[in-house]
Amino acid sequence: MLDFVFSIIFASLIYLFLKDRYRANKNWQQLNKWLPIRAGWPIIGNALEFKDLPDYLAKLPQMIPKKEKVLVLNFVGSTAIFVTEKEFVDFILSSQDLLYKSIDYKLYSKWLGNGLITGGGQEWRTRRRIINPSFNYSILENFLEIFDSNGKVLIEKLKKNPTKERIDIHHDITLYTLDVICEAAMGVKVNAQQDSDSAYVRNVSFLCQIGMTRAVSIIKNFDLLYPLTLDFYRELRAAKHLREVTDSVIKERSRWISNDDDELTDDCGRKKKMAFLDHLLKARIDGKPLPQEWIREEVNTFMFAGHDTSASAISFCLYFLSENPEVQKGVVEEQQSIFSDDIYRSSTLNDLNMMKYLECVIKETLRLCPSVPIYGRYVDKDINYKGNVIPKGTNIILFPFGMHRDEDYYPDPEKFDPSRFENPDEKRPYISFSAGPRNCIGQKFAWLEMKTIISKIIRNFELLPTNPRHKLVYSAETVLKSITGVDIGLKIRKW
Ligand code: HEM
Repeated sequence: MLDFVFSIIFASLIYLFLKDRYRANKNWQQLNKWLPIRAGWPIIGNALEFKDLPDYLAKLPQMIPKKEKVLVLNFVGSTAIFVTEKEFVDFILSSQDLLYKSIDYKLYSKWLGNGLITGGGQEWRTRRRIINPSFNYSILENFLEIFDSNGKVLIEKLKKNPTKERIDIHHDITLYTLDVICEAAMGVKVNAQQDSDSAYVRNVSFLCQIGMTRAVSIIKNFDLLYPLTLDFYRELRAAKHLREVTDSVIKERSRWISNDDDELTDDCGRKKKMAFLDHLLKARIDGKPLPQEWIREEVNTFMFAGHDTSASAISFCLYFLSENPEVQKGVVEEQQSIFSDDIYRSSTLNDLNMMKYLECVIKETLRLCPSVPIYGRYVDKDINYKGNVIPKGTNIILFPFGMHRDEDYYPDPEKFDPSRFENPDEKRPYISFSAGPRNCIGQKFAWLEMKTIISKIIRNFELLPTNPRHKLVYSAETVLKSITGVDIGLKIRKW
């Protein structure tokens, strides 16, 4: 009897495998009719060509044909179209039919569930509609105080550090952005800058990396084999811990929320700032509160999407400023014109809006170093593009890191040149925050945070190149990093 059951299971697995292979092969043939395809090995396809992370950021732009700017690759049976052609990218990002994420996003599902980043389809639409109003400027303005107070902690810390000729600024900035997002998303201070070794901080940083660790490991990538590794249990434990923390914060904050109460007060009767969580707790669908699971998943999604991304952008921006004294001079002059009466005061929303040159500098940073260097969509039904079919089951990969380095779009692409963005009428492809219905919901928040902290740092310190000069070596973890760190020199600025 047992033999019979095993035979049935085995036969079913073979059937599913062959069915999947048949579909993958059919998709492959269909795309071969109109798109350039890169030949690979049987079964594993092009997977071996991408086994080294830093390598693949450099390799991909060389593989994608310069003229067509499109390439089809195959990873163990899953077909992926890499697109850097402007019109095609616009079509994909603006499509209302391409709302699902590519298959690699499932690697984050233990922590993020069906939150905005990982979810798709109709449920995603409902969630996005409910969450959108929480990112209005009138609400975001309340967070300026959070950017500023945590910024003060960072400045004090940097002033204490005696080794300022070379400091890997990325580490300190990541702790700063983590403090900011915890306070903004949950209304809770985790004091990561003072206690970077707390279980909460360690677990967040582990879960931010686990997706990419799995993506490049043959064993960890397969759901059936993953439980044989230690990381599987570490991931379960970390996700459970963060779930418990988020749930207990949700419980505590729910007690303060009443439907018609806009201002909250703390135990001492002081006004409390509304966190993103509070807006979710107050939201209603057909008069009913959101399910607790949704609220937890969205809070965790903000934690994931909202700190590593900003930390990467801020750190690379400080690096480029340290390497380009002329650009730094321009930023300092702008700061002086805004803060001349009181150079160390906190930024207001009006000040931040006036930082136009700094905006160009950050845009240029995100052109060369898009925090999310690669992201994807899953085609859940056949799509027609200019009379050709993109078949169901295909993944479409957008690659801002490569697209923004294409000299047809950006002449002399490796040059750091913020003046590229001085003329707003000049429209060049720019997808650092994605675009269309699934664009970054947190971009206004990120802009305010980035400007606040870079402004504060530049008013307190001169940023200097290191000796010998530091070389960035880009690595596409989920968020763009440099495996050599982001080293700069710091000297107290004299005004
Ligand atoms: C410099 C900082 C940031 C950059 C460059 C950035 C970039 C992006 C990109 C490229 C996407 C699309 C990813 C994809 O299609 O898979 C995205 C989505 C998203 N981002 Fe950001 N992001 C930043 C900061 C933030 C912040 C601060 C938050 C939250 C406070 C945030 C929350 C989100 C969410 C929730 C999504 C998913 C939106 C959806 O699909 O509906 N991001 N971001």
